[in-house]
Amino acid sequence: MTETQRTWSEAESARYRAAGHWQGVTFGARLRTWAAAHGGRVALVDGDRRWTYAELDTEADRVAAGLHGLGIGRGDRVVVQLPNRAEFLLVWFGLQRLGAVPVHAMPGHRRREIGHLVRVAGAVACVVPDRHARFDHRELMREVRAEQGPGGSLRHVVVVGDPGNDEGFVPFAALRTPAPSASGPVSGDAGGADAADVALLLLSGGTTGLPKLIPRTHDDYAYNARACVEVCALDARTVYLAVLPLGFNFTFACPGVLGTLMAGGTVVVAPDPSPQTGYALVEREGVTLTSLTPPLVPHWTQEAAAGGWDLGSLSVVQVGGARLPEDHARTLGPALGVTVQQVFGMAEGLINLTRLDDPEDLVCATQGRPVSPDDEVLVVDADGRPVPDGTAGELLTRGPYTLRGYYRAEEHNRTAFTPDGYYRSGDVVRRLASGHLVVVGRIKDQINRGGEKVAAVEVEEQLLTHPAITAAALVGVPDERWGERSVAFVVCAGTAPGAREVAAHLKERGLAGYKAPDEVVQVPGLPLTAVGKVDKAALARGLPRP
Ligand SMILES: O=C(O)c1cccc(O)c1O
Repeated sequence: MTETQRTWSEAESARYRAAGHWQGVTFGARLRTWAAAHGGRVALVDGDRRWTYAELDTEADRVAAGLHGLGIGRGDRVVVQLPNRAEFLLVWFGLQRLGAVPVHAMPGHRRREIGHLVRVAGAVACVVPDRHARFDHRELMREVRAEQGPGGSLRHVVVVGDPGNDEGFVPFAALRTPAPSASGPVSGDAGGADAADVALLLLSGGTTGLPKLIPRTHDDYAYNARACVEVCALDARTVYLAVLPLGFNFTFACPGVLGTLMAGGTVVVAPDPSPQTGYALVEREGVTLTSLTPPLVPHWTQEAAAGGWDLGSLSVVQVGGARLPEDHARTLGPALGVTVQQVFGMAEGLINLTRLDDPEDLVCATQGRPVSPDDEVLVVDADGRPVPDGTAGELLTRGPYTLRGYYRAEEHNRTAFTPDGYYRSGDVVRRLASGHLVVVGRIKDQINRGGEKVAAVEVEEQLLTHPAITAAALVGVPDERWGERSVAFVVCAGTAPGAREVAAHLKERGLAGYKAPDEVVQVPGLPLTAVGKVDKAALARGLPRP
């Protein structure tokens, strides 16, 4: 199969270099520079284990030497499915040192997703934990390996922890050769990779089907992180707590892990997303910044309000991944004594942040504005024509860190981009005169009820104003009469209100009658996807079939 990766034109590349956005430095070389600049500072904390920048650099060399011994080198794709432990970063930088390309799988992915990633990426190896969250990843890898067969690309499975008695699995501990020679087998700091090469493959957060692979170059991804570092004013005093999965772009580079390391700060990994675990780490490590998804916000707010924690070091909490209800935004800051920052981004590129000095109304009611002056944003109607500010339309974007084509997806690429290179995000937004965006919904997260379009988020926000409802998700399900009917899945402390009562409540709130859910189903909790978004597909699947 010969296929060329769609990318930026020569002229655009020259422009982004001239602007200083693209600096021509690989991640392997960056780690070397960081170690030289602040070698003795703590880069990474996982439980009782800590690595200085110098130690992280040495560790990357060791892991690289071990991976090189397996035959892994420049350009090879390696699926990394690791939980929030230091090994994620040791493996990541080991791969960067070889010019190899990590594929960011999520801890919750199973046979269907991992098999798909290995096939599409043509991955030569997978790196997995032994067990995580009561699941045996070695078992998963046996299934994936069997399914790929001898003709597949997969040659190695590296297991962090106990590889079990499968002779084919390589224990991570054995990869770490004790003392790689300085002149080692690996050429340069990045295995000969160029900064314009693909450095990693992220996954699309698409709401349907299997994830697409998003190629991110060293140049563009470093700029993604650096632009966020500037907006968030990170420096060497920054202590970032990684609560959400490390493989998630938000956690990794917005500014997250990479931004913190660029600034000379410290990354602390949280083994689980509970506020108890998080607050204990805030106290112990003096965490200054963290990021959450909206479903975590009420828990973190309640736990802080309950008192007993010293959160004095914490200064900014970012919330992104899905739309944050406005009243949750308003209560979070005071409860924790922090500045709230809304984050609306995409693994495909464009990142929007509210600014730390934005007035409260912008912070609470918008999802921020682009981080780069060279991010180009269009808001268009169904015919692709720009709409005036304040009017909802689809967000199209291109710029110095937004992809021009998914990896090995030529068919999809023909429709996912405009002829002049804008990525069609599928997100429906309103842009304010200030440039801030308000997310109204997803084109696909719309329920088309007999021609009347219902934006799920809009109804969900209103459902939350009902005193009995603490969480809600509106899902479209196939219906003979309407094409689609809407089902509200609600979480309530007591008994859920019926559909009639909900309709009356929404009417009272001023919503059009057709937006009232056709059905209300009480659930104990909303299921989440690997990155912490409400899993609407799972909810819809859970309904009894007609
Ligand atoms: O979904 C998001 O809002 C988001 C935010 C930051 C980074 C991402 O990749 C995202 O998908």
